[in-house]
Amino acid sequence: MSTATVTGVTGEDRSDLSKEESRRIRQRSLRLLGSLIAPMRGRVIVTLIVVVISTVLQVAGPALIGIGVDQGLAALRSHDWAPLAWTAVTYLVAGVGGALSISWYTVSSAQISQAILIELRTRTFLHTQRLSLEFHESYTSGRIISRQTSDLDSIRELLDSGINQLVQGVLYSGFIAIAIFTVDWVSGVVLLCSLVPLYFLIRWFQKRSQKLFRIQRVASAKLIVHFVETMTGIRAVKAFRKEKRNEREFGGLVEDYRKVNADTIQLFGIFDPGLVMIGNITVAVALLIGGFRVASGSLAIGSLLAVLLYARRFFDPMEEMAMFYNSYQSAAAALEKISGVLEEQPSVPEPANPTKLDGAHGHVRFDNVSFHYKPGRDVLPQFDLDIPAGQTIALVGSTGAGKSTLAKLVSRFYDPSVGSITLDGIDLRSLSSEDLRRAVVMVTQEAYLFSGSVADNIALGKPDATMDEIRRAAEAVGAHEFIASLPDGYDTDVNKRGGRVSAGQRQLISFARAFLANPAVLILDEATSSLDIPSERLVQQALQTLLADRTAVIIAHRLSTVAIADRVLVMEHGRIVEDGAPAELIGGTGRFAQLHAAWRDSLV
Ligand SMILES: Nc1ncnc2c1ncn2[C@@H]1O[C@H](COP(=O)(O)OP(=O)(O)OP(=O)(O)O)[C@@H](O)[C@H]1O
Repeated sequence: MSTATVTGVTGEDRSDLSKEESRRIRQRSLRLLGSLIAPMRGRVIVTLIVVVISTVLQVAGPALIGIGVDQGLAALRSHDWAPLAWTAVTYLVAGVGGALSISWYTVSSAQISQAILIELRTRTFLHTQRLSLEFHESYTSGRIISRQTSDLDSIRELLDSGINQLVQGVLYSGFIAIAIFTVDWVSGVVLLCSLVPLYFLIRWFQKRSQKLFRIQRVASAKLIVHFVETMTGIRAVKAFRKEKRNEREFGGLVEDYRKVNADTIQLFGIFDPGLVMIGNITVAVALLIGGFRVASGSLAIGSLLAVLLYARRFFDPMEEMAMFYNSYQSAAAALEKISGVLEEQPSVPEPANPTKLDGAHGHVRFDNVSFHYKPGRDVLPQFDLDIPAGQTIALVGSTGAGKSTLAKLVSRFYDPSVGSITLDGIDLRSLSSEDLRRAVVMVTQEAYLFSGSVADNIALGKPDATMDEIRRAAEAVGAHEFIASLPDGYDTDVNKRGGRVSAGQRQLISFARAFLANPAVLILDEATSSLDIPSERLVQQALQTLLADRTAVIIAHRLSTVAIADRVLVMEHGRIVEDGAPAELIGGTGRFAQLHAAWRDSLV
C-alpha cells in the first residue's frame, strides 16, 4: 500500500495502519520534534550535561558515608580526625552541588519545554488558520480543539516531568547499580536478582496501564466533545428540549470516566505496594547476607551501610520510569496527530508570482467550469457564466442546487476542478489572497461577530479605518441609530456570537463591515430569512446602499430580495435553468414565474 494514504490527517482515525504507514507517521513526528528542538540544541546539551553531573553528585552520598564510617572512624580512633572531616566536607559539597544543579536544570528544562510548547501551539494555530475551508468543513472543530488542548497537554506532561523522570531515573538507577557493584559485588548480585520480579511487575503494570490510559484519554475527549457540541448548539438543544437526553448522555460519559479512573487508581494500589515489597525484600536479603559477611570479616561495616542506603534508593524512581512509558505513548500519539495537521496543505494555495490587481472593476467570469467536493460527484457540471462589472445577481433555486457552492467559488474558498474563474480577466488562482480579499467580500448568513466592540467588528472590513469612517459606514447601511442606542454606543462589547444584539442588528453590523471594506464584488448568502418584517425592511434598505456601484451575487431565499437584482439566475442540480431580468422572468411561464406566483399568493 502506498504511504501517500496517510498524508496529513488521513491516517488519524485508522486502526489498520500497515508497518510502512506507521513508520512514515512516526518519522513525520520525529521530524517535527527535531525541528522544534533544533533552535535550542546547545541549551539542551548543556542541560543534559548538568543532569549527569547532578546525578553523580546525588549518588555520591551513600558511598561517602561508607568511606566516613570505614576509614574516617578508623583514623579517628588513632586521633587522626582529618579523613572524617574531609569526608564530611566532601559530602556537604556534593550535597550542595547536587541541590544547586537540580535547581539549575529544573529551571532550564522547564524553559526548554515551555519554548517548545509555545512554538508548537503557535505553529498549530497559525497553520490551522491558514488551511482552506475544505479542510475545516471536514475536520470538525471538536478535533481541532483536541489538538490544541488535550494533545498539547500530553506533550507538556511529557516535557515537564516525563523527560526529567526518565533521564533522572535511568541515570540515577544506573549509577546506583554501578556504585553498589563497586562497593560490593555480592550485594550487586542480590540487586540483579531483584530485577527479575521487578521486570515482571513493570511489564504487568505497563500492559494494563497502557490500555487504561488510552480508555481514559478517549473518555475525557468524549466529555470535551459532548460539552463543546452541546454548548455550540445550545439554541437547538433548548428548541428541541434535548436537555434531558443530554443529561443522560453526559451522565453516561461521566460514569465511564469515573470507572476508568477508579480502575487506574486500583492498578496503582497494586503496583506501588508491589514495588515497595520488592525493595524491602531486596534490602532485607542484602542486610542478611551482608551482616553475615561483616561478622566473618569479609565486608566492612561502612560498605554494608552504603549498599543498604543505595538499595533503598534504587527503587525510588521505578514508578516514575514505569509511568514514563505511558506519558511517552500518549505524547507520541498526540505529536503524530499534530504533525498530521501540520502536514496538511491549503487546497487553495497562494500563487508563487501573483498578478497585481489594482482597483478591481468586478467583472466575474466562469469559463467552462466544473466542480466537485468529492471525485465522481459533480456539484457544478459544466458551468459558464459572465457577470459584468456592477451587476446585481440574485441566485435562486431549490436547496442543494449549488448556490452556496457557486458563491464559495467566486470567493475562492475552493478552486474549480476544471476550467477557470476570472476577475477582470485574471484567474483567481493568480491573485494574492490580499488582493482577492480586498476585491471580493462574502457576507455569510451567520453574520459572525467577534468578541470586542461594535466598532472593532465594523473595522474588520478596513483595519486602519478611523472612527469617522466607521460611523459613516454604519450610517450608510442604516445601522447608526441602533448602535448609538446601545449602552456604550460604538464601544459596546458584543458577546461571542453577538449575544447582545439581535439577528437583524448583527446583520446590519456585518453590512457596515462590508460597506467599509468597499469590495468590487460582494457576495451575500441571503441573510434575511431569520428576520421579522420591520427588520427585513431595514435590511432591504441597507442592501440597496450596499449594492450600489459594485458587482453583487445574492443567494436569495426570499423572493422579496430579488426585486433589487438586475438579473436572476435560477439554479437546479448545479445548472442554470433560467437567466434574465426579474420582470422578464416573472412575466414568463418558467420555474421562476411559478415560484414567484406561489410566493405572492402566500402573502395574501
Ligand atoms: N463541503 C462539502 N462537501 C461535500 N459536499 C458538499 C459540501 N458542501 C455542499 N455539498 C453538496 O453540494 C451540493 C450543493 O450544495 P450547496 O450548499 O451549494 O447548495 P445550495 O443551493 O446553496 O443549498 P441551500 O439553499 O440549502 O443552502 C449539495 O448536494 C451538498 O450536499
